[in-house]
Amino acid sequence: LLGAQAVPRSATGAAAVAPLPKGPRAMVLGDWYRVVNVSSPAVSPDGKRVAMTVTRAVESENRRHSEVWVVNTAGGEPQRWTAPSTESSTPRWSPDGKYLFFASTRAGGRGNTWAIRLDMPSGEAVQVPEYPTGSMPTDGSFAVFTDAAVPAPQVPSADPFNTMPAMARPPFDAITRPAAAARFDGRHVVDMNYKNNGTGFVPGRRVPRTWRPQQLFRQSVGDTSKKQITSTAYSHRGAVVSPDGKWVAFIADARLRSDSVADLERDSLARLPYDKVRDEAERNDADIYVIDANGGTPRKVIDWMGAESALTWSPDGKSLAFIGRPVRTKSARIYTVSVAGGAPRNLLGDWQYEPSDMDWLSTGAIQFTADIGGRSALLRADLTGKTAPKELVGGRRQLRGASYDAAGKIVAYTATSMTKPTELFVANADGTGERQLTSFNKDVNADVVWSDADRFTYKSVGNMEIEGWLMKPYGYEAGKKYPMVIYIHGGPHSAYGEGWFDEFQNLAAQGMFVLFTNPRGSSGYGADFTYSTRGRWGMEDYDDLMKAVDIVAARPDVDSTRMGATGGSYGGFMTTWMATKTTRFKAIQTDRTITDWTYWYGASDAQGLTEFEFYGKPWDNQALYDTLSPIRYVNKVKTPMLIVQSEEDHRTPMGSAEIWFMSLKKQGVPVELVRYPRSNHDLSRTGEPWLLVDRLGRLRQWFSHWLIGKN
Ligand SMILES: CSCC[C@H](NC=O)C(=O)N[C@@H](C)C(=O)N[C@@H](CO)C(=O)O
Repeated sequence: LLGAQAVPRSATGAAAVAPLPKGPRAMVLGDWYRVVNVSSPAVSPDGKRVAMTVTRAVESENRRHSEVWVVNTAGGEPQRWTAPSTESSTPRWSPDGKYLFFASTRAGGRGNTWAIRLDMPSGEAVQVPEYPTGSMPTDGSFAVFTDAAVPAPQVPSADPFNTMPAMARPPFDAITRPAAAARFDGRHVVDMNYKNNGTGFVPGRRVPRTWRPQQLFRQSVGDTSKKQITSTAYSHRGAVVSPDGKWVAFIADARLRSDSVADLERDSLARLPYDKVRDEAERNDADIYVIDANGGTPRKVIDWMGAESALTWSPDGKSLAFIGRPVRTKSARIYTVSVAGGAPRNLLGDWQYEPSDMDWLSTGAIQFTADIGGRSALLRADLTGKTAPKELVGGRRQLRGASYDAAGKIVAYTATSMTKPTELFVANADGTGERQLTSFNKDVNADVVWSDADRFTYKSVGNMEIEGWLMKPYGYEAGKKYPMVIYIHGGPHSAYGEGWFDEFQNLAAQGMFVLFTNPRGSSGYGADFTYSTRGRWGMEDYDDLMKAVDIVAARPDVDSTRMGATGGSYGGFMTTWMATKTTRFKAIQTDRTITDWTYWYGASDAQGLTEFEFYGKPWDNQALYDTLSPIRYVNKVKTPMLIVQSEEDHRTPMGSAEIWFMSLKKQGVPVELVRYPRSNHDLSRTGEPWLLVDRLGRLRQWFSHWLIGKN
C-alpha cells in the first residue's frame, strides 16, 4: 500500500509512534488514532448478547482494523470474538442460535461469510455452506435469496488481449486496437461509466451486452443444494419470506418487463433533452408482488406510483410494510398494505421527517430510526397513521443501526453526541431502561477535553428556519475574543449534527470557535427543505450560511476580523463561491472542490446530481451551469486559500482544484494546493490514516497562521 521509502520506519519495520501527554488537555493530532468506532450492532435472538463491529486505527501500520466483539445485554466487559490478525465485521446471529456469522476476507474459504460456532465453540472461524444466507421464516428452516441464474459471459481464454492490464484491453464495441498488446498499458474507454469514486477505473465490457436477471432461490438449513424458484427476464429485488414460510414478497418492474427492455428504455430517455413535463412526471418503475415460496405465478399486491424499498412482513403474515417515496422531491413514508391488496396506509401522514430504516417487531409494533434535523431518534409508528410517531429514544445525539431480539423486547443501537465518540447502548424496545454497554473510548475521553457546541436556530430568507451549532474553543474564557471558522457540509443533501466529529474537534482544539449549520438543501428536515435549492445553488443556501456568520460575528466573544471558512465537495463549491462574493473571511480552505460545473459534469462519476439539480445536462441549461460556476468570478477572489484534493477523486476530480490554484497564483492571491496520493473523494473519512491526519494538521496550520498568527 505504501512505498517503504516514503515513510519513516523503525528498525522493526513499523513506523514509530510518539507517546501522547496525559490529559485533561486539548486534542492533539495523535488522538485521532485512539478513537474507536462501534457499528453494526446485532442482538442475539434470545436477547442476551449483542455483537458489533469495532474499528480502530493501527497507527504504526497506517491502516484501520475491524473485529467482531460481543457483550452481554446484562452488562460486563465486552469480548473480542474474532482474530486480531484478520478483518471481520457486520455480525449477525443465526435464528437457531447456533452460529454468529460475520463478513471476513480471510484466506482459505469461498466467499466472505464466516461463522463462529456457538453450540460447540472451537476458537476457529468456519464456513457453513449448509447454512444459507437470506430471508428466513420464523422457524428458521430455510432461506430465500436472489442471485443470477446464468453465469457471466466469459472472454475466450485464447483472446490475444488477455495478457494486457484490464483497462488497456480493447472493449467489445471498440473500433481501435493496440498496435501490439505488449506495448500499450493505457486506458481504452468506450462506455460512460468507466470510473467510479470508490473502485477507481472500471475496465470496459469485452463481451456483448447481456442481462442476468436476479432470480429467487431457496436453500434449506442443513442442505447445500439451492433450488431456483423463478426463471424470468425481470429481476426480483428485496425478497422477504413470510413468517409461515409459505410466500415470498419482492419488488420488481411495475409491468414485469424484462431487465433489458427497462434498461434500454432508461438509456434512451436519458439521452433526450430535459423536458419539464416528462422529467418531472410521477413514475411507477416498481411494484410489490408475492409468489408461492415454491414458485409459480406472482401476484401484484399493489400498483403504487413511486419507489418502494425495505419490504417487511407483519408478524401475522397478513400485511406488508414498505418505505415508499412517491417522487424524488417528496418525503419517504412508511406504508402498510394488506397482502390481499387494497390501498396502502401512510403511517407517517405529513410528519416532517423521513424514516431511515424500519422493523416490524414480533410484538406488532413498527419501529424505525429517523434524522430529526441534526439529531436522530428511535421512533414507533402509529399503525392507524392517525397520529405522529412516538419518539422512544432521542435527545441531543445520533442513534444508528437499531437491532432487536426475536421477541421484540430489547433494542441495541450505537449512539454518539457532540463530546462522545460512538458507543453501544441497549434499552427495552419501548425505549425505557437504557444502558451504555461499551466504553471503548474511555481512555481518550479521559485525556482529551472534547469541545461542546451550543445549538441554535434562526430565521433566514423566506422565513425558513435553519439549525446551527457553535462549538466553543478549547480553553474558552469568558471576556476573551476568539477567531471563528465556519464548516460547510457536502452533498448538498447531507447534514451536520449532534455527533462527535474529528474535524470540528481538530479546529476547536486550536482555540477557534467552529460554526456549522444545515442550510436549505440539507437532508434531515424533509424533502421540501432538501430540494428547495434546486436550480438555485449558491443563492438562498449562501444567505443561510452568511446569516449564521452574521449572528455569530455579533457575539462579544467572537473576533469578526478573524473568521475563516472551510468545506468539502458541495461545501468545496460553496467555499470557492464565498471567496468570489465576500472578503469577510481572512482565510478559506476548500476541500474536494468544484469550481466549474461543466467541467465537473464531464469529469465526475455522478452526473445524475446536476442533471436533476440543474434541470438537465450542460447543453440543456448552459446558462445555469455557467452562472453557478465560481470560476466565472475568480477575478474577484482576494482571500488566501488552501486547496486540498485527492489524486483519485472521481467524484470531484482534480481539474477544479488545478484551475482554481492557477487562477489565484496568476492573480497573486496566497494559495497552496495539497494533492493526496492513493486517495479518493473520501480521504477525510476513510482515507489512509496518516494522510487523513496530515490533512487535519494542514487545516490546523492554515487557520492558525491566518487567524491566530501562529503555526
Ligand atoms: C446522483 S449523484 C449523488 C452525488 C452525491 N450527492 C449527495 O447528496 C455527491 O457525491 N455529491 C457530492 C458533490 C458531495 O457534495 N458529496 C458530499 C456528500 O457525500 C461530500 O461530503 O463529499
